[in-house]
Amino acid sequence: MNSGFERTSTTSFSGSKVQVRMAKTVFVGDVGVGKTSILNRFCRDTFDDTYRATIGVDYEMERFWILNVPFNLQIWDTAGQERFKCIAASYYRGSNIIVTVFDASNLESLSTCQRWMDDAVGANSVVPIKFLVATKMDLVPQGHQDKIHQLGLRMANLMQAEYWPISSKSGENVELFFRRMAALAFEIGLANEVKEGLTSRNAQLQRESSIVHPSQRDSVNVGQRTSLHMSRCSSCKNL
Ligand SMILES: Nc1nc2c(ncn2[C@@H]2O[C@H](COP(=O)(O)OP(=O)(O)OP(=O)(O)O)[C@@H](O)[C@H]2O)c(=O)[nH]1
Repeated sequence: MNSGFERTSTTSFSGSKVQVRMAKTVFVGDVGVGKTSILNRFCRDTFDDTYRATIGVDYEMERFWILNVPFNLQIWDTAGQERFKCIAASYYRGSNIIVTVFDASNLESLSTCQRWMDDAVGANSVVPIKFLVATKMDLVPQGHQDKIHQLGLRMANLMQAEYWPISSKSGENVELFFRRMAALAFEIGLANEVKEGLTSRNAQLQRESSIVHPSQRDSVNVGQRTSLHMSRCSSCKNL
């Protein structure tokens, strides 16, 4: 079972080495919608008006501290250009979070979001956490922003995703959005870890309960109710 967390890197924490939990995030969406700019704003606090197409995929790693626990977001920025689709799609597997981005000043890019999301989700055996991001909000006139939110929310509902309007140029909501991603991934991953722990503990108890002392064999099968106490081997102490 997949807890949702990988633990590949270590960090020094209060003088001792601890393994750092990590979630994989993939950004998808049409060409030029602003995926790379979101990462540039968050990771480097920069913004560039010049468009440079992503070739295949780019990668960033960001460290968060949640309740004093280190947590890494591994972030994959994929190319929107059709010719890179195959390369980009090979990075969808094993995602904890999928972020589908559209350009709020070009609603054509909203119409393709469902397809981007479906493709990325389809590559995963466990459904990832889903976000729909409307970026370039600074280009949308004030009087038109409510309309964008309505359309964005409707699409997000269809996708069962969380909707976030942001601007990489002004920085609006960018930091909050990343904190939300990290917090949600951390919370869900931790809940899965607890569930996994309980499942393996139950399996262990079941295995232990199937160790039957010969003298107790007759007394163990009472219909469907197999008592842990009865079936425990008497030579196994402190279980
Ligand atoms: N005004 C404004 N322009 C933006 C914003 N975000 C991105 N842009 C511009 O939009 C263009 C495309 O941005 P990118 O971040 O490169 O788009 P992308 O989705 O990574 O593009 P691909 O790599 O081709 O998939 C660039 O010229 C950016 O400067 C924004 O929030 N506001």
